[in-house]
Amino acid sequence: MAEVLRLTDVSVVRSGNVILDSISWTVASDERWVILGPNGAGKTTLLQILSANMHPSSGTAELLDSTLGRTDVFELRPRIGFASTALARRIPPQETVLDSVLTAAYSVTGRWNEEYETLDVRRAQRVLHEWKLGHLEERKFGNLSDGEQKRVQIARAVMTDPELLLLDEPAGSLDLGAREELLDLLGGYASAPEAPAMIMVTHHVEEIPQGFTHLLLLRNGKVTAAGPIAEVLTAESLGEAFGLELIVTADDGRYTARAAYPGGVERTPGRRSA
Ligand SMILES: Nc1ncnc2c1ncn2[C@@H]1O[C@H](COP(=O)(O)OP(=O)(O)OP(=O)(O)O)[C@@H](O)[C@H]1O
Repeated sequence: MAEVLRLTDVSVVRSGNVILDSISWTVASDERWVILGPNGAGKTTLLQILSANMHPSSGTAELLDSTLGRTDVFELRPRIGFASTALARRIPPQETVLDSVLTAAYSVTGRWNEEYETLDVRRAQRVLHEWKLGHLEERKFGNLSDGEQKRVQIARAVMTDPELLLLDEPAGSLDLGAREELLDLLGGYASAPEAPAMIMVTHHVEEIPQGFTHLLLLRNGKVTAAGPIAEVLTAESLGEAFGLELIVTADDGRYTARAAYPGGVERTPGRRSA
């Protein structure tokens, strides 16, 4: 399978803090990765590199067929779908659901004077239908529930048929029903052979959809484990990443984790200086 990304010794240093520390990692086009790690582990920073919004301080980041620092990021970014709450905040609340997705064709948020082809409109409608939003296309984005807004973010990210899809906490803040509905849709999408390579950041193993294949664990900017989920998602490796003794259970491709000794939480050590 083709490689969609290769990081070699990637580090990010900001204000003397090592935020990402010598990360080496490859992702193939048929892999669906989950990135898990505690608050401050460096997940958002890593997504900034993967979405070509940040360059490493050192090391090499190859995305699709380009190397960051030696390529025009404005050509690269449209090939990478990115769904995040931060991006969704830029969608005007008065925008219709259809336009919220359609405007991804021009990499803008907020419809202005752009001319969209019928082909684009049909594609946006098809994508909305796939993400169970077809009945809401005329509704205003700002009036949607959290679960619906999360699905619009993803629909927008897949509108341009990306080669790499990044999802930043897609199930964060959702209630149980909305979470399960989203995980079901994400799992179905991830299982389709024509789906792009996917990388999803989450804080919770309960939010890993079926159909995801690989897991990368981060702690203090370092990869503590990476590989197929069945091998990496153990109480030992998850416990090492979160600094806790854990009990992990797996059932039919879904996972749960809880502290082995509630209250006996080892605090994450302080960040190192560069
Ligand atoms: N520009 C910056 N200058 C200094 N420190 C920074 C900068 N950006 C991020 N950090 C620090 O780097 C660490 C990693 O941040 P990052 O947001 O990538 O972590 P995260 O894993 O996404 O955290 P969370 O799960 O809380 O969202 C944090 O301690 C953060 O305070």
